[in-house]
Amino acid sequence: MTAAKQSITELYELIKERQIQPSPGSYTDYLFTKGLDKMLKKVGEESTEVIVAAKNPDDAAFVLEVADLTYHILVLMVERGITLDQIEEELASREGKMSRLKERNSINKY
Ligand SMILES: N=c1c2ncn([C@@H]3O[C@H](COP(=O)(O)OP(=O)(O)OP(=O)(O)O)[C@@H](O)[C@H]3O)c2ncn1[C@@H]1O[C@H](COP(=O)(O)O)[C@@H](O)[C@H]1O
Repeated sequence: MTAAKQSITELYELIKERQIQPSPGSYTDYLFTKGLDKMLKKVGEESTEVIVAAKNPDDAAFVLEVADLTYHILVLMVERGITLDQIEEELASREGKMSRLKERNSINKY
């Protein structure tokens, strides 16, 4: 049996929905109500938890913390009005740049 998956795009869209249409009892709704400072605090806490979990051989605990951080980053992105497309475009713009930089560095080394 294959494990159920939720794509990052699906989660982002659901978070956007929560921002437009608050849902009682929703943690996402709670974060939007609390606002930017609360979200930043959560991103800080979750980042620390990722760092701690990365030092531990328990893969499941590490995956859990990365998922928590991913969720909180997505909430922050929605709050700031940043789309997944913008991140993908930024990453794509690095592809050529990074390989040119690596090429230049390896030429300079010799
Ligand atoms: N992926 C997540 C997700 N990851 C983490 N969390 C919540 O993040 C919180 C982090 O836990 P902590 O112990 O650090 O925080 P806490 O003590 O509960 O809360 P604070 O007082 O610190 O704010 C937990 O309450 C988790 O439930 C999430 N809450 C919701 N989602 C997804 O978001 C979508 C919308 O969910 P609702 O907001 O519940 O509608 C759904 O797909 C959910 O699965």
